[in-house]
This record gives sequence, C-alpha cells and structure tokens, in this order.
Amino acid sequence: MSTPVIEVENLNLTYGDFHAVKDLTFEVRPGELYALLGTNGAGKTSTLETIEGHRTPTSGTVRVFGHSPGDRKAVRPRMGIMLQESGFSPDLTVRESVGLIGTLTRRTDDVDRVIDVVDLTRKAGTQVGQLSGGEKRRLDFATAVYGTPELIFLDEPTTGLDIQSRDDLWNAVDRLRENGSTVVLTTHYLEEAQQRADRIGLMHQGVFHHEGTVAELTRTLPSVIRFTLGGPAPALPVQAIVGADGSVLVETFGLQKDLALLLGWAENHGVELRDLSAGPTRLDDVFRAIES
Ligand SMILES: Nc1ncnc2c1ncn2[C@@H]1O[C@H](COP(=O)(O)OP(=O)(O)OP(=O)(O)O)[C@@H](O)[C@H]1O
Repeated sequence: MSTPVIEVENLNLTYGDFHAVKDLTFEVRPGELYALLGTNGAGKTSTLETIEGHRTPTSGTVRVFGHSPGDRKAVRPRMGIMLQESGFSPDLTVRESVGLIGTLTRRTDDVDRVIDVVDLTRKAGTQVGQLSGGEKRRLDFATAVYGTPELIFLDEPTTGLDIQSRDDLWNAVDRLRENGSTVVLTTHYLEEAQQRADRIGLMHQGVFHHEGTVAELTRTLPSVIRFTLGGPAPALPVQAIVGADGSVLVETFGLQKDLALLLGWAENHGVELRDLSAGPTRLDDVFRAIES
C-alpha cells in the first residue's frame, strides 16, 4: 500500500486545562478527498492547523509526506491552503495577490492561468478591497490552485458562493484531483461532503464519532421515505409517522420492499404521494443523531 499523505497518531491538543483534541488517529491516502466534519468546537480547525504546521501538538505525532509539518521547507511548497480568510491586503490588485501566492509558497505557475481558473480575469486589475464576498472567496481559492499542489486544504470553500461559482469551484477541484492532488475538506454543507468525499472523519468533542466512507457512516441508520398526503387516505400499509399537515415519514431497513408496498397501495386507492422522496439516511441525520 502507498505511503499516506497525512498520518496523525494519537494527537492531543490542550488549551490550558481544556482538552480540545483527544488521541486522534487517522490517515489520508494519496489522491483521496477526505472530509473532516463535525459539530461546532469539535476540534477540526485545531487539528487542521496542526497538520498545516501552524500549531504544535501537545502530544502525539503528525506527518505530512513523511515529514514533520514543522519542516517548512520540505512540506510548505507541496501544500495549498485555502483558509476561511486568506488575509490578502485590500490595497493589492487581484493579479498582485495571486502573484504573491507564488512568492510565498515557492511554487511556479502562470498567474493569468490561475486567475482564469478562479474566474477573476475581468477583475485582475481590481483592488482586493473592492471585491464582493464571493469574488474574495474565489481569490482565496487561488491559493489552492496555484502550482497544482500535491496536497490541498479547503476550509469551507463554498461558503458565500452562488450556485454557478460553487459548480465552477468543484469542477476546478475535480481537475486538480485528476492531476493527482489529495484534498482535505471541511464544510458545513453536508451534501457536498456526501457527494464528493471518499472518506469522512466526523468529529465531536475532540474525538471521532465515526470515520469511514459515507456508506459506512449511514449504513447503521435506517433509510427514509417521505411524502405528503393531500387529504384523507386509507390506513397506510407500513409503519409511519404522520404529521398534522399530512407529511409522512417512514424509517425502514427494507427500503425497496416498503417502497413497493406504498406505491402499490397508492395505485390501488388512487392516492397521490406528493413530493415523494426515498433514499438512504443523509449525513444530516447522522449529525442529528450525534447531537441528540
Ligand atoms: N486558542 C484557543 N484557546 C482556548 N481554547 C481554544 C483555542 N482555540 C480553540 N479553542 C477551543 O477548542 C475547541 C475546538 O476548537 P476548534 O476551533 O478546533 O473547533 P472546530 O471543530 O473547528 O469548530 P467550528 O466548527 O465551530 O469552527 C473549542 O471548544 C474552542 O473553544
């Protein structure tokens, strides 16, 4: 098996008396998209900052490409970090800011190519202070694109982006992955993680509540069928929770069988199942199960 890009072993981080990350162990493999998710204050940022070399572990070890993250020369040029706020100077233009990424990371790329990938060509001469929120976010993304780094950190990359910009960003991420980049993602948009992550580490209060593929995470929970009844209807053929507004929720470990029963019942009685949806448990439900 190939060497992991990131290896975290028994990582502990404390702030004074507060134990923020507790004996965390995981690895990220080459080419993977790994999503680090969790409740507020779970310890995701603390963990990422340690991997990025900005924070020293209280105990435990972290290796990136087999090196300590503190070994800046060996590690820094190989990783692109899109923070929630990159802190580009408001007085610099987009082109000057993108050029700075090359200087800081010691990676090489064509500045105009990068500006084109993040769709800021029309704003290349505009000062950062005059960009909209979404345009600033796209400029932040340039830090991950510049020089096609082998390892990319995306910290809530799509927050504040409209749908078109979001799709563009994910297309650009797909291209980086085709070039072999490994991606570590944090997001509060669980659908994005569910659709794109190879594996997910779900943190809560400093430890992993779950770790594995999306399928592994959701397998332990029942599938869900939802629909709404427009009016009075005969007794349902399966166990369900029926709301006062006619909304129906069926939780089942036999999705195909129960769905067939419901469709047959609706057909026989001429009942319309409005807004019908059926599928495996979503990550949102896994989160709700943790928090409750
Ligand atoms: N510098 C610090 N000093 C003291 N406590 C801190 C410090 N940084 C973080 N913490 C605490 O450590 C815990 C983990 O914080 P962290 O920012 O890693 O969580 P997170 O999972 O990124 O949360 P969120 O989703 O809310 O951003 C929190 O309870 C936070 O209050």
